[in-house]
Amino acid sequence: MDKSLILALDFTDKKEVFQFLNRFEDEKLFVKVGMELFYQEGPSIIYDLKEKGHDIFLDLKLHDIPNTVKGAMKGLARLGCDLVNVHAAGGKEMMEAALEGLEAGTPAGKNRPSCIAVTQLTSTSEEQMQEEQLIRVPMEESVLHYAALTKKAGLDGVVCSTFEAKSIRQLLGYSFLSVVPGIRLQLDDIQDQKRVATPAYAKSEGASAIVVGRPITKSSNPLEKYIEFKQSWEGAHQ
Ligand SMILES: O=C(O)c1cc(=O)[nH]c(=O)n1[C@@H]1O[C@H](COP(=O)(O)O)[C@@H](O)[C@H]1O
Repeated sequence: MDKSLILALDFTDKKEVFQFLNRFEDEKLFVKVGMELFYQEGPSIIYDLKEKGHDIFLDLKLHDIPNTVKGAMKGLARLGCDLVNVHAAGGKEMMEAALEGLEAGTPAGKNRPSCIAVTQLTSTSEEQMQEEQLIRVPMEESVLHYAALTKKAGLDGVVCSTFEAKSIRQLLGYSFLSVVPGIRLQLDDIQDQKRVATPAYAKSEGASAIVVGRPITKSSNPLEKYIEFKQSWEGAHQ
């Protein structure tokens, strides 16, 4: 991936987003638009961010019957985002339909957005997964199972935690993306995240990219904090 620190713009509206981004001046970022922002602002937020030259991960985590996901992805492909996602728990047929939709919706001469699948949310602990989802295997086994299924469906990679990134790379190869949220510096509050690591550790475990939100967006000095995260990531080896 070109830029490997993805900044989660979990804001309520466009005004807040652009006030926040003003601090970064002309830097071209890789930003993530999630449900909170997209459900308020709709496609126009994607067009506006694109116009400023940012790369965009549209994180709507689709999970529905294959036909519905295919139709939704066809529309999302037309927006011009770079990366989209689904839940791997929707199954192989649903993930294949997502790709078909993306291919059908991508305008001629443009690249299809990359598509990744969420394996187990980084806000889920192994204990919660076992008790609430009745998945009676270790977290790593569940994540690897979903990652292998995602690759079989032809998608480009997964969302996982730092703790599974190395095994995914060993099992599924270097070109299969592992996008890793749940990223914090040593003293940061982990909030609702459960499987958390530093940027440097995520990189050393083989993550392709990291996703960071609140530690930067809620900081009193977002630009300084962004640079700290970037330095931690860039200073580590894979
Ligand atoms: O798909 C995601 O981006 C995602 C998957 C996951 O397992 N965990 C996770 O935290 N995310 C997203 O990554 C971002 C993390 O935000 P912070 O916890 O504020 O750094 C949020 O926007 C989440 O929606």
